[in-house]
Amino acid sequence: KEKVVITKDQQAFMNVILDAYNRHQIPPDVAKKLLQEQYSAEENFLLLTEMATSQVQVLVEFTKHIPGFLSLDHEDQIALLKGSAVEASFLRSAQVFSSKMPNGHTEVLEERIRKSGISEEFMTPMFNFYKTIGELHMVEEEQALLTAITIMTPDRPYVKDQQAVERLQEPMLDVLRKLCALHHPHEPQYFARLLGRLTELRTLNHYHAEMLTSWRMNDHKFTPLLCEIWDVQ
Ligand SMILES: O=C(NC1CCCCC1)[C@H](C1CCCCC1)n1c(-c2ccc(-c3nnn[nH]3)cc2)nc2ccccc21
Repeated sequence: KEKVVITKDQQAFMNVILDAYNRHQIPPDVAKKLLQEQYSAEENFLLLTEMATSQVQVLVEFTKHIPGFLSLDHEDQIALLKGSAVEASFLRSAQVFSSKMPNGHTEVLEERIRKSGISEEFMTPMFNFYKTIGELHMVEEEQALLTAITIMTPDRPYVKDQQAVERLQEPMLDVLRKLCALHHPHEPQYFARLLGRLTELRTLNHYHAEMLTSWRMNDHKFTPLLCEIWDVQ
């Protein structure tokens, strides 16, 4: 059983990503707002678009700190952000959902989300994803790296130089694999389970456009930024 060693360079690389991830978190706590009271579908949809808009802005700031991202072709930078924004927001939602809350609060939050206005058919895949992310008990380094790896996915639509993106994603996968071995020594399959969540994320990505239009209300309004990123309106 070889000893897992994270090199000094990998430690420094990891700190850059973790520091950027921690500095770029959404200010208003959506969970706290949701636990306060039940809102109407219209109010919830507005809350979602506000949260998603600020999350995209935060995601751009975080991405700029991923080593090598700014040296990519500019159009590829946009393609990576556009291609990963929905997945990053579901990953963030999952982390919010599975964050430690006082007893019974997670159940109230789940109830509020179930009644928020999203149509029933998407509840199962969405909560399956949230619960399987929660069961992983990721440390914050793993959360930060998983988000960075999701952004740095070479096969997004319209990416021209996929090799350049692979070269940036590989060192992050190497560090993540070592971190998983270090933080979860008794779960040799943990790294594979973590990457399996990225596959699950892609299916949520696939549902997203349908989910948006299925909210039980008419006249879904979006911000200009979300029109760009979500390909709506
Ligand atoms: O605000 C939210 N998510 C933000 C969290 C931070 C990153 C950016 C997204 C929404 C709440 C909105 C108000 C009504 C309840 C859900 N949210 C979601 C979520 C996400 C997408 C759709 C959806 N619908 N159509 N397309 N995407 C629906 C719900 N899951 C969450 C789990 C924990 C906490 C909040 C959660």
